[in-house]
Amino acid sequence: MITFEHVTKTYPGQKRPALHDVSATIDDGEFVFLVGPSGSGKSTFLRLVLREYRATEGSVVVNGRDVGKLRNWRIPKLRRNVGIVFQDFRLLPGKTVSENVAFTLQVIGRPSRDIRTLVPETLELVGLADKGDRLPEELSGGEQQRVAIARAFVNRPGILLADEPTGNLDPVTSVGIMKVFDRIHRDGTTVLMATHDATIVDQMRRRVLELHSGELVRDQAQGVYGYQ
Ligand SMILES: Nc1ncnc2c1ncn2[C@@H]1O[C@H](COP(=O)(O)OP(=O)(O)OP(=O)(O)O)[C@@H](O)[C@H]1O
Repeated sequence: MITFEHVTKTYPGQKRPALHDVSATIDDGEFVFLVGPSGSGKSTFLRLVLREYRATEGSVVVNGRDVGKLRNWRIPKLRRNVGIVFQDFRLLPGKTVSENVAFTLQVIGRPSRDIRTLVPETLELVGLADKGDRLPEELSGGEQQRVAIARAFVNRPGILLADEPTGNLDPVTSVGIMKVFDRIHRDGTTVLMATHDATIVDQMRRRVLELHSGELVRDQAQGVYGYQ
């Protein structure tokens, strides 16, 4: 569960807050779109969940813990349970697809027998069972995004965040990527996705949180994109 209680975030040196008095609860297993114009605070919202930043006021509670109060040594444990996918994939260029996905598990010290089963299982889940030996540069944008999803999900986090995951992809490829997120969500994972992709939001009809200038202006079940 993710709970924002009266969260305000003002970046150092800025007068206007990036988020202002935002309160919302996202239950386990929900699929939520975060929409709003450029600069409205969507990425800031995601970064607060990951404790990349702390709220200036209010609290962000993730799985029962106030992440603003976490000691630094506990942050890796939080991030093990919160995967993230970005618009620009961010894969390691010199490593194969399998190595990119395995890397997440190696960093947290998972034994190699787990890695040997989890990596192919996860590549299969994202539709890349036969591409494990390729390098990222040998893949299409959509395939690279599937690798990034596999890397974020290989440790089976309870929460998967995505920051404009279809922003670099054409509409047909984007639909394929959304099917992967949908599959992961149907297996019980909470998905929170910031997006500018009106078509996808309107097609999927999930809960929509809309931000404008840092304020939460809409929280709609089975919502639509809803603004220009
Ligand atoms: N590290 C930072 N330092 C100072 N200001 C920042 C920082 N990061 C974001 N901001 C400001 O905070 C506000 C919200 O930015 P944020 O990136 O959260 O918006 P966004 O909705 O994700 O935008 P986009 O859709 O363009 O990605 C903007 O005014 C932005 O300029």
